[in-house]
Amino acid sequence: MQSVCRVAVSAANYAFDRLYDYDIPEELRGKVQPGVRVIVPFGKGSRTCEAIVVRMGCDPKAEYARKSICRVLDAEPVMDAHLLRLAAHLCSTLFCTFYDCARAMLPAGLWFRRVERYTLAEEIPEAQRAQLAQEYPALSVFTRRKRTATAKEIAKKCSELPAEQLDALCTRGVLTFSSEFDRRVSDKTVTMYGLAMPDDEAMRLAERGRSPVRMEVVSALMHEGALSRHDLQYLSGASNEVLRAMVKKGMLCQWEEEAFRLPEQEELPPRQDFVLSPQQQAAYDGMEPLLLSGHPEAALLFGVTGSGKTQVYLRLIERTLREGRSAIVLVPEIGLTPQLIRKFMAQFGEITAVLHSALSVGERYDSWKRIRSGAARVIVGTRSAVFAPARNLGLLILDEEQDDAYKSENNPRYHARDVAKYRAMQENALVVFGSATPSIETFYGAEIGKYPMFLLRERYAGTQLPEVTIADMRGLIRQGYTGAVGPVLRQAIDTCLAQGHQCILFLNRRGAARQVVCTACGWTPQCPSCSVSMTYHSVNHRLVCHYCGHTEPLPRVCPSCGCTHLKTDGIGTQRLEQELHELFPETSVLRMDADTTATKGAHAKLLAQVADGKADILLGTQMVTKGLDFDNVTLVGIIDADQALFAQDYRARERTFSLLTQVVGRAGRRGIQGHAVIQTYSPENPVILNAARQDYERFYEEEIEMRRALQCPPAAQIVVLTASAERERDVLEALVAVKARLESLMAGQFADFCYPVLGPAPAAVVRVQNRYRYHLSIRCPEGRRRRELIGGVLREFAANSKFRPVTLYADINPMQV
Ligand SMILES: Nc1ncnc2c1ncn2[C@@H]1O[C@H](COP(=O)(O)OP(=O)(O)OP(=O)(O)O)[C@@H](O)[C@H]1O
Ligand SMILES: [Zn+2]
Repeated sequence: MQSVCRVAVSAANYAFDRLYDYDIPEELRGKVQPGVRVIVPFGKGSRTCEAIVVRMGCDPKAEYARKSICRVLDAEPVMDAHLLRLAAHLCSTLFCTFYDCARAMLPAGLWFRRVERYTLAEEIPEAQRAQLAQEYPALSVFTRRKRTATAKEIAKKCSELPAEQLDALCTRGVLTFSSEFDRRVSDKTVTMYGLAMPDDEAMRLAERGRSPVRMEVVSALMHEGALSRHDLQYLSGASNEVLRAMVKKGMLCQWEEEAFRLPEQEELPPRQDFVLSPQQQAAYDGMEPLLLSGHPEAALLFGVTGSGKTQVYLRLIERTLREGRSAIVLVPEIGLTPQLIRKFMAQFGEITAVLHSALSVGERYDSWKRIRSGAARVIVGTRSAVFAPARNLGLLILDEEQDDAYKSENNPRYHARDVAKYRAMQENALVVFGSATPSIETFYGAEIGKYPMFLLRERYAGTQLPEVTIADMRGLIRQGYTGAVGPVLRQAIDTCLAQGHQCILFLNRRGAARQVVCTACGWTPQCPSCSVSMTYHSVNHRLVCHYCGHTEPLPRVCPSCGCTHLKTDGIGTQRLEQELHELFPETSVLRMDADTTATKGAHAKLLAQVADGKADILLGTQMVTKGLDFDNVTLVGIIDADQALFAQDYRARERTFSLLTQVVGRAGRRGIQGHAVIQTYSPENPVILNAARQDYERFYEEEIEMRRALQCPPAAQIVVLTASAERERDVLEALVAVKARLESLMAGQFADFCYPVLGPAPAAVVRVQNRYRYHLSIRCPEGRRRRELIGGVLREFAANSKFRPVTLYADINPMQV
């Protein structure tokens, strides 16, 4: 039996991340195998930390004295050989640690957390503690009643962990130290608040204290009865301290509530037998041999909106199951596609597992275990479900494969599309990219013959694509139109409603109004910690920063000039809702945005109301653009198509085209001819024109030219190195040093891999949460040399104490440059 193994250690930072060899003590020999997690001593002080066994055996060249594994955490592996290899591949291509990948791949419920506790010795009386606290300020954390504190609490109170003091106190016997591993149980409950006294009494108390924030808290709770901490803070702007003080004063009571109930056992629609249309059948027939080939395969299913891509997926999955293999279906956002999920659940029943972030940690952990055991073989989920431990994986499907949600913006910064391709390659599976508007990268791949493309050119059952009208909004203000709904759209809504049909209106913003401007001096409110202006929300009359969540009340007068005419500029969903009520007083309007769907299940409820015909107009943000499939919706209105078009990055056109095509595609999906109105201030813009024609191929031709000219993906790959720190100067100095280092390496050792380094340039929003962000960018191809060069420079950086205040990371082809 093997007596040594190689592990990846959780405590290793990027500079020291590699496999380390450990001895396996006699009594643990049967239990240690690749993929199980263990506890090992690590680093100078040999503090214990978690690690994962990557392989058995050792590196014969290793020159350090091996330490021994302390404990084994798992009875069976949490990662199989495929997933271990995937993690190793990701950490080398994405420039992160092995553990960063492992954390992304495994469910949160699996993580153990080490809790270090210090306890005041029994025999130390209070007087002595107080006296010692003068010499050892760390002791002030303890009191007569509080005799135990975690290292985290102490670090928080003392602004950093006073390790020397604590060690000395332990040596003197004043404190005792203990360390144990707890199974993490976060996320399961939310803190709820209610008034602990009669309404009027609470209000009187708050008024007496002359505290506007407390009055806001009381009035919010008077309206709502009880609120979660998140909602209460959103409505009142109260900080944690305020709430705590109010609880202490007896004004509020606080309790914990289950954050999410078990997934609702709603009744599923009965399983439907369906026959594929000839074009669906042709697409299926093309892909079936790929599925059965036993080799890695990839295919693009390019089908117009409403062409019935879902039915093709269902058939492919059935076939996969018959082969005894499993399938993973990825969707951009579960919340947005409840209809799609129901179809899968109805078709495959209890062998379906759903994985997404709105499930509680426990629920996700349970799903994960069902998948690992092989009980669940159809996995539907969002981005991270691409890591599901599916048994004998045969098929991976990415629906709406162009969606930005498939790219992770946090470490590890992976793209689900690349991970899916890698898994397909390792496990001899088929990966299908489905979309009505494929990403330029994927379509390019099909064009150059990397993978076959299957077309669904027509909607199911011969339904026509909607007719699209472009409504030119220029000059309307001069004619006296001030609202968001122009005359063309208004006329179309009138007609649609008169015929008893429903319509969907799309507005790419949330909040009642976008921006506040002082009409006298031009002042706009800025977030105190980010370099962006704040947005006004009319439900709570507050300004909100959409980057960090900071909120404050809308001032009555302009803080800069004192004038009282603050204009709330622009249109948001709430303002539009009001306008619709005024224009169409008899009509029922439903609004769907981040605010009306904040509570669990709200989204599905709103959609059910539309399906039941209880709403005539559904108005909303992004959320109404995807996946919706309603019989009676014949009109789609796009309030402001230009919104995303002029963003400063190379994907803005693609995003706009895809968004417009998707929204337009919600109209007229059942026999009745649909209609769409696109309101725009740039009616001649080619992106808008192509979207109106729903001509993806023409859009693609123009866009790929542009990408070639700009040297952007897929014509070139972009590596972006982003640095951030509290002081702007630190960031710039660090990047200048990194740039110089890259350039000198490319002049010497990497002369074969020499590309221009651009920057430092400010990020789109320079300051977020008080940190400045700048980046360097390099257009260079993927490969071993790139991994060596970038990885090496990042490693040097992480090891250099001079740059400690600066964080630096690499992102490959980020969604926004
Ligand atoms: N073979 C079939 N038999 C019966 N109904 C079908 C069939 N194919 C498609 N449909 C119906 O046609 C409608 C559109 O199909 P689906 O939602 O799968 O389209 P889609 O290609 O995913 O569209 P989008 O990209 O717009 O979401 C659905 O209501 C679906 O039930
Ligand atoms: Zn902010």
